[in-house]
Amino acid sequence: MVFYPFYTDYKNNRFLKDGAPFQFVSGSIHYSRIPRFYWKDRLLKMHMTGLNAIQIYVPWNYHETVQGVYKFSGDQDLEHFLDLANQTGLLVILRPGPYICAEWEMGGLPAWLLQKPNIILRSSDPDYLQAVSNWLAVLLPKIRPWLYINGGNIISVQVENEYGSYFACDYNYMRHLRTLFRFFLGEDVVLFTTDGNTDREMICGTLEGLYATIDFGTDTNFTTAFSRQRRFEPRGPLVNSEFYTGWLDHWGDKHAQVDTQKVSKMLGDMLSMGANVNMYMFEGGTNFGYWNGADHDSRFRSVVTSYDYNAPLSEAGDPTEKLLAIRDVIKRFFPVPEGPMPPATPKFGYGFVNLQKVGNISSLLDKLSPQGPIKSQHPLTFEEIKQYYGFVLYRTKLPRTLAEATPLITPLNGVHDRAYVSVNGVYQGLLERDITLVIKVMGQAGDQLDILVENMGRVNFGTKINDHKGLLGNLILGKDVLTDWQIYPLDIDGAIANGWPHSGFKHTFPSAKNNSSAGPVFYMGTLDSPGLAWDTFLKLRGWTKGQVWINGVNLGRYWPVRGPQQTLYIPGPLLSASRPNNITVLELEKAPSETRVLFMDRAQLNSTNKKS
Ligand SMILES: CCCC/N=C1\SC[C@@H]2[C@H](O)[C@H](O)[C@@H](O)CN12
Repeated sequence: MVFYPFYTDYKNNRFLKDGAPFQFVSGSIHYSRIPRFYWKDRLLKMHMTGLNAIQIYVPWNYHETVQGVYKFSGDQDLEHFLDLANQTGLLVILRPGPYICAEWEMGGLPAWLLQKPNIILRSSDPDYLQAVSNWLAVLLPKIRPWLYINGGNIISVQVENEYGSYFACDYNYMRHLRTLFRFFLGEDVVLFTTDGNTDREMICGTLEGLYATIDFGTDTNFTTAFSRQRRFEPRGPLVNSEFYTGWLDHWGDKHAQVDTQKVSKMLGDMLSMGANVNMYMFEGGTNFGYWNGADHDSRFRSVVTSYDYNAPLSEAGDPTEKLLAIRDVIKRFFPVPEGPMPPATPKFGYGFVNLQKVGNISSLLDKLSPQGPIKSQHPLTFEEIKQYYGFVLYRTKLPRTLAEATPLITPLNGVHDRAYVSVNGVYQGLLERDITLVIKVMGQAGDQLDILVENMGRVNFGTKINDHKGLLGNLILGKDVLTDWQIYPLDIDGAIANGWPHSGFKHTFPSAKNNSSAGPVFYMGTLDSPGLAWDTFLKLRGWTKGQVWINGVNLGRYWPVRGPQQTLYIPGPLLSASRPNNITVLELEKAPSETRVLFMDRAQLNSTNKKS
């Protein structure tokens, strides 16, 4: 009898690995949400929990942020991550998409796809399929040597992601993907799909030749769910590809928590019936930079910076009670490695650091937009000017004197996502997608109208993933359509990575009349460590909303007035134990009178109280 290294034994409803029955107990971990230096730490804790596999996504936009420019080194070094997993005795369930959802920016799809007007994402749209084929022709050959059947540790590969939940239900698209995956990975690797627990999802998301699996959490009757899987796979192993151990947070939500007892009880029940289970998430990590996604059901809701997910390993990689309970369950079915669970990494509260004003964006354009503005009669989107993330400044002149407060309107809800409005550097207020479509401004004819637009993360699920950013249409001021725009792409991250504002720049804060603490203003400071570089958590009590960089690394967004997240996680190795640590804050709305921040030794992720 020929033993394939890893395959689906339909006769006995199980997987076989090296000829022996195999049941996976796996956990999701996202390497794109954990700095490289902590990958081994997290993987070792997952191994010590008794997991025999991990499940990972490959975010296309993380590796091809700019079309045709591929990144597979440093924090993008996928093969190094696979190797560390292999060294740690962990098999891998790979989910390369090309769409991945994951509360990740545009579900992992690169924003440059939107430069094709009216492209139909996740379909057999020729422009989309061409881009997908080009990407997979780069990625999948890198994956092939890592397949278990070729001596590596990847036991199975998912095609697309919950495709059945998408409106298109385009079988030709899924057939195209199946052809590409088979062409590059061979005929013997186990390919599968994952869909939600409804008939429509399983009908539109599954395809012959791809093993159909299902996902559900503790609020679902697992017998019912697995019987639905059986209707699509009458033979073969039972698989829950995403057993939700927790859930995600949007800004303004109450912090999501899933009961440990429910998780461990249902895990035990599923394992005892021989099902294969992957826990989503096991280690969530952080949406550093601008990588968070968003949802758009009744309205646009951006996902917070922390992807703690109330998971068994915390955002900072600390083992939780939930992990210990899960390990106790796993012990009933599998051998769990002997020895202690690796401890939480040390945390330190460095205390308060005072910050000083650097300047508002309109006074710093020489640094932040050195190539100068793009001139256009009407506003252009982020994608049209080929800037995909972060912030763009839109500038024009008031066409007439506004002796009284006059409405500034986005008639088609065209601000994506937040616009901070100033006249001659004086902050007037903000327009917010789906929430605030008009504000009032005043000024003289010819005054400078500055509108800073923030991309809060592209929608990652549902019909609105074609999520263009910027000013998507004209703005109307009183009875005038505003025209003659100067549009400044802002490379804030590039300027900060090159040392601004800490090294060598003279800070010229504009005249006193602009010395308001309202509106988009940069602040800077330095943290002097007492000789250690330990994990810490940054709390911006009294600040409103903005972005933080430390030693040139973009830590993500803060928004304490919305919550529930109140602190930003700072991995210790980003800090220097001996040199000053450069802090840069972009406060978008209003800073406190005392402009200081606090480095704490613990996270605060569950407080929507503005005073917290
Ligand atoms: C009711 C909406 C279901 C959308 N699916 C979700 S929300 C959290 C998780 C992650 O996004 C994951 O990437 C999805 O596959 C499944 N899922």
